[in-house]
Amino acid sequence: MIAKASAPAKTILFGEHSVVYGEPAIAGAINKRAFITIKDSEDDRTIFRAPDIGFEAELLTREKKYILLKGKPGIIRYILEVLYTLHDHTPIDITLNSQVPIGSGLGSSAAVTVAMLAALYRYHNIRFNKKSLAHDAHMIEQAVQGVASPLDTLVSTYGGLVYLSRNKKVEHFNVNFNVPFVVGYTTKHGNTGKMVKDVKNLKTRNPKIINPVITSMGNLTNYAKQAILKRDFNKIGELMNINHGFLDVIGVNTLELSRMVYNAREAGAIGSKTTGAGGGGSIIALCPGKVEEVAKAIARDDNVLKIRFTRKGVSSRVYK
Ligand SMILES: Nc1ncnc2c1ncn2[C@@H]1O[C@H](COP(=O)(O)OP(=O)(O)O)[C@@H](O)[C@H]1O
Ligand SMILES: C[C@@](O)(CCOP(=O)(O)O)CC(=O)O
Ligand SMILES: [Mg+2]
Repeated sequence: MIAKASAPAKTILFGEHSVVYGEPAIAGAINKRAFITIKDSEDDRTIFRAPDIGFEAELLTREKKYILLKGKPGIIRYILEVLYTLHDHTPIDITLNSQVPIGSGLGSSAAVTVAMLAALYRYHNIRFNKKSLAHDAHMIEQAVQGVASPLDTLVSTYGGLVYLSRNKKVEHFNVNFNVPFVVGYTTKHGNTGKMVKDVKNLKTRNPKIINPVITSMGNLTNYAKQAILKRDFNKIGELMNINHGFLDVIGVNTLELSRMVYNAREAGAIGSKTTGAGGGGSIIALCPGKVEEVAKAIARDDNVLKIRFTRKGVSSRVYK
């Protein structure tokens, strides 16, 4: 039997990090996906392969351990956690193919987790729906990262543009968001678990300064929601720039992220900000009428990813 699933990556427009403290956030699924294939094993071993990142490991699912055969570890922890939680330990072959730059703030961890869960549910013929899948995927991210908001796994599951409110209500924007965005990314990676921990420590050391910043990030997100509904691009851009400033305040900005953010603005972007956990990774720039100019300016020093928002969330199939 072969079970296959795929899930989209995402970009956070507003509210990364503050969302971890219950503030609202807005994120959209993008047309870059992670694909998982699960097959019956041909020998007695469970093997995980990710050819795009040159990774291969034998998994000892009972012990939640692995024997590294190729590449550097990291993403494997999400796969192992899913198997440890759900799998009956029969030997299987797992392949990850991904269009998503890994560890770059575009939610590869959530896309991989959601696709892995969906494929495994299919493999075991377990019924699931998007609500239960998003919940389970969030639990996996939380177990691996220590702290995680439900945002990335929600977007990877449902697709589309999502607003997550202060009381964790999910709203799906019903607007045409075919808007000219450019994503820039560096080859220097952050690690979400570490970045979230660093922000928490900064907040604990300086509560009177950082707590109001986190609240302001939430307030800004609520203004952004209104601006998106009105398709007021200038306002969206202005709020993105403010959001970037707040991300700098909480310590997740880097030289490379700043370089991309300001290169984009100089080339005509009306808003640009770090997206995702920071510490390396990606920026997103809103640039109506200036896509080529902005892409060229970012590409001078860093990498450009052309993205579109997509309504397509998780998808899965089984072949007998
Ligand atoms: N080359 C790589 N091979 C395997 N795992 C990697 C590699 N680069 C990064 N990772 C891991 O992938 C995961 C990426 O998740 P995360 O830090 O949440 O970033 P994102 O979700 O934005 O891609 C981390 O666990 C990181 O250790
Ligand atoms: C920093 C955070 O808000 C987003 C992290 O996104 P990513 O893993 O960097 O793609 C953490 C979270 O929401 O769990
Ligand atoms: Mg992640």
